Amino acid sequence: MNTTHTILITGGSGFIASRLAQRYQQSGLTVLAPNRKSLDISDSDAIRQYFELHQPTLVFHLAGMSSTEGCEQNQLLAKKINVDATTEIAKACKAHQAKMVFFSTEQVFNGNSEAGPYTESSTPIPNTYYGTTKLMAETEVLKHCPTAWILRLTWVYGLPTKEFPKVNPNILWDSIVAGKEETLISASKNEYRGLTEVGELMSHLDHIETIPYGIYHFGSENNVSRYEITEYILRELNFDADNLLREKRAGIRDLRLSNEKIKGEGLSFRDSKTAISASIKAYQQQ
Ligand SMILES: NC(=O)C1=CN([C@@H]2O[C@H](COP(=O)(O)OP(=O)(O)OC[C@H]3O[C@@H](n4cnc5c(N)ncnc54)[C@H](OP(=O)(O)O)[C@@H]3O)[C@@H](O)[C@H]2O)C=CC1
Ligand SMILES: Cc1cn([C@H]2C[C@H](O)[C@@H](COP(=O)(O)OP(=O)(O)O[C@H]3O[C@@H](C)C(=O)[C@@H](O)[C@H]3O)O2)c(=O)[nH]c1=O
Repeated sequence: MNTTHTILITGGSGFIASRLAQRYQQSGLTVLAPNRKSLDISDSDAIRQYFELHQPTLVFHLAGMSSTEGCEQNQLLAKKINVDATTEIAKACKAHQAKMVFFSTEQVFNGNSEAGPYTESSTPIPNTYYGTTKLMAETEVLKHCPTAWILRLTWVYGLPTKEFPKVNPNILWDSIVAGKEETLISASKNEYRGLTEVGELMSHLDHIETIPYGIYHFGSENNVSRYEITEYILRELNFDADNLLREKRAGIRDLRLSNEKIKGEGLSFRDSKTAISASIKAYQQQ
């Protein structure tokens, strides 16, 4: 990472943003990571003033409404936060010659009927409002900011640490909790998507400036179902998978992303099982 940057990370208290801010602060970089109170991105004047005052040179735009259900229930707000605010940030980046990293999602493919893994050339067909807003935002970023990377993430997870004891719900942590508490966990044999460990995501973000601007599928590949992954996690932890795991009947949901394009730029993600085993080991050793 170029040490002369003034880095802005929006949504500073978020799961990924708070970890990224700490990572860069510890590396001695100049980092601004305003939470919603310090920079409410639904206020376009506030965005413009923030850029005027702080002159960021590299912006990781992570703030957003990230709950699929929340977006479905409050579509006006979802559009305001995920699309309109992203558009303002893209315009501000252009006005201040800042580079922008925008975080999109594999859910832009939630309505595609053909099987994954999808490439960056596949036409996305979102069928959730969350996915729709993210795809609209991608278009706005491409339109307004020529110096932008659009990264489609896939199911990012992390485990609690001393510094970050709270994690968003995720398949690994949810399985650990279910195993410890001996509660049943259900998972579909028809759901396929990559799982990306947050530390690996961040270490790849360090190299973002080495790759050309554009859209990238930025996450782990995974060719086994959510059921198989859950079973794998429970067995890795020596929990009783036969009794704890139930099959959830659900239609096919294939959100797998191909990461060939990013691999071509020298950044490769571990497959999901390998990363999960490493996370479990690190968690047990802390
Ligand atoms: N985690 C994942 O698996 C994936 C994440 N992404 C995207 O990556 C980004 C970060 O995800 P993640 O860290 O998991 O999500 P989080 O929900 O943890 O973080 C999003 C942050 O955005 C903040 N925010 C919401 N509205 C506003 C606002 N009006 N002004 C300022 N901040 C606001 C939230 O603040 P508050 O805490 O106050 O609510 C929250 O801290 C999101 O854009 C998400 O869509 C994409 C694909 C996968
Ligand atoms: C939308 C949807 C959800 N579900 C189920 C799966 C899961 O148990 C639950 C919630 O799934 P979701 O995919 O909506 O949400 P979630 O599992 O929390 O994951 C998402 O996190 C955010 C931040 C992202 O950006 C996404 O990329 C995605 O990884 O609903 C389906 O079975 N089919 C569907 O079409």
